Amino acid sequence: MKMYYYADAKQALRSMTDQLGALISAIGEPYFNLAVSGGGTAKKMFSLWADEYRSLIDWKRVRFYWVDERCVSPKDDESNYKHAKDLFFDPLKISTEQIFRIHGESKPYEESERYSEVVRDHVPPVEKYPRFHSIILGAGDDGHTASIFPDNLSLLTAKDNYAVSHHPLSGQARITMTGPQILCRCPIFVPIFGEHKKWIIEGLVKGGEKTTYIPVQYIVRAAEDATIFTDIAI
Ligand SMILES: O=C1O[C@H](COP(=O)(O)O)[C@@H](O)[C@H](O)[C@H]1O
Repeated sequence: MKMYYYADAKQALRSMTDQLGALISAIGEPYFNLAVSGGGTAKKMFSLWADEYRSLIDWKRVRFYWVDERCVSPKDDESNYKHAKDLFFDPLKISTEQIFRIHGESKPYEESERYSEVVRDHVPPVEKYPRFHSIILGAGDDGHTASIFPDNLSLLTAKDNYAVSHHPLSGQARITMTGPQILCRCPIFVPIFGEHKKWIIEGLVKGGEKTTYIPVQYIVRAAEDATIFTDIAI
């Protein structure tokens, strides 16, 4: 695990995006398969990409997939896809052919199967799982990553690429990438911002017993190539 500290979230996201841009330029393949997350951190990231990275990255080569989605309509303010669309895809006129969204409006179990297949069809595998060129994760206030919450750690080792989960408080259904699919041997970027997430950064730095890991800690420690970008000094 690598961890880089910055004075604020914007500087951290710039550094992360510079690294992403370098990866996109470096691959000798026509498409760059990128899986993105949702939530407040992703909103900041998409705004920054639209404001500052419009012409700095060859976005035409990027295919966008999702790490997780809330089971709501794509027009709902809770939709992870909607944030990306409003803040980034629409302003940059990203072609719909590059966008592989999770259908939050469909029946959750059917959709997790359909989307697993979409990813298997488009993202070439390494061993058993499709290997994205990069995955951008987030870390929720409770230590969840993707939509793998601390009350459902079995998703960290579930066999399917994507599965259904539920938010522990609201019960909202989600579709989430599972642990083995996240750990598919690609570079993983994890932006984590705000003092309220200091306990997560502390946990990542200190380590501890595997049995007490929260989801984001489990993933970051198990990943071959995970980089944290943070504004949280410890
Ligand atoms: O629910 C979600 O939350 C996490 C973290 O979001 P943030 O608002 O704390 O930045 C996010 O990674 C995930 O994709 C999203 O569905």
